[in-house]
Amino acid sequence: MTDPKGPRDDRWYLSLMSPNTKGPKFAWLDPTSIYINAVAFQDMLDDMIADLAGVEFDVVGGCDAMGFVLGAGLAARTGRGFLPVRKAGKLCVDTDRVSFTNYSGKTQDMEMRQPAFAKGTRVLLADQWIQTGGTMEAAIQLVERQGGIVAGLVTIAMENCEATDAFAARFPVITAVVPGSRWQAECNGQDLSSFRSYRPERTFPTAGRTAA
Ligand SMILES: O=P(O)(O)OC[C@H]1O[C@H](OP(=O)(O)OP(=O)(O)O)[C@H](O)[C@@H]1O
Repeated sequence: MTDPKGPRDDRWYLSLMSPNTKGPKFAWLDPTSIYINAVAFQDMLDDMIADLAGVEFDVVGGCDAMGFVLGAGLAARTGRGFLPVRKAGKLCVDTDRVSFTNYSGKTQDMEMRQPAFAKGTRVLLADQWIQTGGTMEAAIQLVERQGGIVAGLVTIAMENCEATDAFAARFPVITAVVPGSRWQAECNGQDLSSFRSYRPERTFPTAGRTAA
């Protein structure tokens, strides 16, 4: 049967993302335009859920802060609970803590409540994008230190580097960006050609599906 949304590999919503207008102290990517727009967000979740076929998981873990949006969306759509992996100092319950360094070069701590699950629980980890892998590595360690099994990683874009290649070798990795696509090459170069044609009206909540 033909999918009414068209081919799963068109990933049209990636073209909604806004360029960084604030300079190198900020992240290069901002996927929030996808979250704002109903059609984009639902289409992206549909693609990710289709690609998750065969991945068994009991709960979705999401990285503070924006990984909560994707992680909670996936949890709600797949009927699972959601486990927040938080930047340190926020949780008022017993926690475990891991230090990490992200793309900004800043070292900080990530925390997860303890205990969060029984040993052997399969945790699907979500974050909005993975650049150096520092943030996701901290989340993986927190899950594994409690005896959890990382069932897979889900993210909009994962840049290719040694650390992320190692993730792909260890876990199923589901990305909105199709590996090997021109979107992947553009993410690796931290510059999307669609930035040049960015139009905020396309991202507004009720704007319809438009081609890349
Ligand atoms: O692979 P890495 O180099 O670790 O970078 C990726 C992480 O950085 C961004 O979050 P950020 O820490 O900027 O916080 P936010 O989610 O609150 O925007 C992004 O959402 C990932 O969590």
